[in-house]
Amino acid sequence: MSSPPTKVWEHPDISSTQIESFRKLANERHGLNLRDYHDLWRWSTEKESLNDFWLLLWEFTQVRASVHPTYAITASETSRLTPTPTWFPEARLNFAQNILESAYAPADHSATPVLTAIREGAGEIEHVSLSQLRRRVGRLSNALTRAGVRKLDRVAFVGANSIDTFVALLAAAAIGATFTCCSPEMGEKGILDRFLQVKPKVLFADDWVLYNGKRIPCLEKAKKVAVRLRRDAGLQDLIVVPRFGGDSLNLNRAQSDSSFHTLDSFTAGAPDDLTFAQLEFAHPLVVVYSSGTTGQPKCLVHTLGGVLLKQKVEQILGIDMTRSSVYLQYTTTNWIMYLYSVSGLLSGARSILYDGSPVKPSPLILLQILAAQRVTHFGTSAHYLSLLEQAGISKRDLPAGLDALKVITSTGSVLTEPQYYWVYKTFGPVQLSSIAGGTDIAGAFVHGTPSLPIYAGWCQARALGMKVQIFSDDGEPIEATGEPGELVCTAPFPSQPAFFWGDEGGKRYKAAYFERFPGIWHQGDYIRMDPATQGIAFLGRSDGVLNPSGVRFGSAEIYNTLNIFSSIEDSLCVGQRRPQDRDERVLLFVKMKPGHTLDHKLKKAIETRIRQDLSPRHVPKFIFETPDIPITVNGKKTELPVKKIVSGQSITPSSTIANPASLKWYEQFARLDGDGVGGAKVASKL
Ligand SMILES: CC(=O)CC(=O)SCCNC(=O)CCNC(=O)[C@H](O)C(C)(C)COP(=O)(O)OP(=O)(O)OC[C@H]1O[C@@H](n2cnc3c(N)ncnc32)[C@H](O)[C@@H]1OP(=O)(O)O
Repeated sequence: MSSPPTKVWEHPDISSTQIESFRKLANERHGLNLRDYHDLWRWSTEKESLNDFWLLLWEFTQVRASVHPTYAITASETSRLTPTPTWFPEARLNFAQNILESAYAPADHSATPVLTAIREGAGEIEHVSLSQLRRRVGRLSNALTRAGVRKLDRVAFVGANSIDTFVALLAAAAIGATFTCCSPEMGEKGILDRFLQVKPKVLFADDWVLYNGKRIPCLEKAKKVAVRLRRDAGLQDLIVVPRFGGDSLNLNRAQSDSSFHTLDSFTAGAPDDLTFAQLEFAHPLVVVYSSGTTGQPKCLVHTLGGVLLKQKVEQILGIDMTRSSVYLQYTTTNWIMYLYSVSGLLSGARSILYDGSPVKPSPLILLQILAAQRVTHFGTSAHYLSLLEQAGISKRDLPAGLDALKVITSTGSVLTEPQYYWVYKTFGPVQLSSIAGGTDIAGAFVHGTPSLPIYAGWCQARALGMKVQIFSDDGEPIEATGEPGELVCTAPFPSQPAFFWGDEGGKRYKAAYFERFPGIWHQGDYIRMDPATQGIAFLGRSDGVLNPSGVRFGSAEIYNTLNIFSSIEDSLCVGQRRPQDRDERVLLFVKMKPGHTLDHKLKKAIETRIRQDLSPRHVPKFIFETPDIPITVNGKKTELPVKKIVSGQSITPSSTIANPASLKWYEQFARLDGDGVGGAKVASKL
């Protein structure tokens, strides 16, 4: 990308946007002369003005609180990210109250829908008004209290992106319990690897899921998970949520156990009045999960204030969401984008919860929903946009009614330069913001803004309040040079995780982000900045984390699943994305014990095991037998050099690799085609 970036969009009237009002207010209030987004970004991230920025944001976005703060952070804490600084220590507030009693809420609480749930295929649509939502959250929060759930207890859910999951999150938040969830396609082991660590007091679970036109039963899995959690983690109740109405035969049978409820039996007789516990800013709102190349998934605890402010700044200032916006973020409950979907109401927008495949029964289905619901803000992924393009969708195929669309945000993986041209040719002038960040920060490091133009192939800007810099391998800031390097964050921000659940002494937290460059947040993304526009390009993960179709997970989960195969000595799982590939695919290499080979039967058994234990999305694209796995002199297997080699990059093996000769064998996989056939040696293995 050496030629100057091509401008593809700019806002027709920047003066009408909320970020402009905010910039003017900052100037007025603090006697400043911030002229544009870049000035505002600098002010929002410098240690002298961090406090002023976040405090003004609190006021501007009308945070609802019983005790409002007089400051955001003390001067002595503005220069460090670890241990996590204390933000807004005086404030007392509640996340659910900020959603259900938002200053931006529609005036008519009983008639205007604030939430809409749509099932795959658009067959079933349910609208909920604010009054209805309050009653449902009130009833469930009272039922939880009646069941003995208290502040800081964990409430877990294995469920789809539905109104019931949404209500459970808010009900837990209302009483100060901490919510955590997994999507129903996740396998029993994947769920247990997470929930056994956080020890929920109650577990909600959908009984069925509909995806790709298939109805898949989930009740048996939920019961097995509950039995194990009850035995080993103190689970009290299992509450089954019937997804297709009524009590199925299964539910009635299972109800003979008094700790087994349906949602109706659990809430029966509970009053629907609402009280909101007034909590500290740093109170744990949710636990989310991130897996790496070793160990169990990490349990990241996000605070109520951190999620609240991060979502507000992105939605209100980043993409100009207002009370008249309609927001659909395509997500499962496994991804951090689920928090975006929930948070749509914080800016007064109506949020649409879509549950199912976005491309079944037809690639146009989601676009038809956007048109019918007059969606203004659509959150999606580079992978989805690529599926539409591959399906040959063009402007003339679009359903009427898409003219309400103002913003498309894309995440998960890199939105390529040609994709920008395709989106503009197809959808016309929208703010197409490629955003990137993650589970780690409950939001984005790099975000959109109506204040700046969009250039094809470039994310618009570093997000307000996030002091993103680019470091060379030696830890020197190099963003001004245009050279690629590591994404780091050098100033504290409120949506840092408070801690990792069960991580006594914070060792895992520190190892996850603060060891590569001591004391500096290191994200594991390789990026570069265009010095002229300050746009950011993402070049891929700089660690071994996998990201097929924009769904990010760690190879450790695959390794843990393979433990049961006694004929396998070791394995290595890497992502492959060569310059010509639209998407990353996962390659699994297994080293067999002497006297064993990887045959078709074992391959199928591995695939089935991964599918059942983790999810269908975790199944590798290809599995190969390898003669050797590169390891470091400390005996740790090392993914990164293999990932680079199979992605077509040439590397100089580091001196820390004990068996560098093993790397040569992997070079043939850079020629692997779509059917798994590459060079002669690969073909002979199949
Ligand atoms: C700010 C940030 O930086 C935050 C982030 O990045 S958060 C991460 C964001 N990530 C994304 O948005 C991911 C984007 N990707 C997608 O949405 C999906 O890839 C896609 C829906 C567009 C297309 O999906 P796909 O990969 O082609 O296939 P998909 O439909 O998901 O299915 C894969 C398999 O999982 C199964 N599956 C998926 N969901 C399921 C469910 N709920 N129940 C049961 N099975 C399910 C499917 O049936 C399928 O199984 P088979 O292999 O047996 O057919």
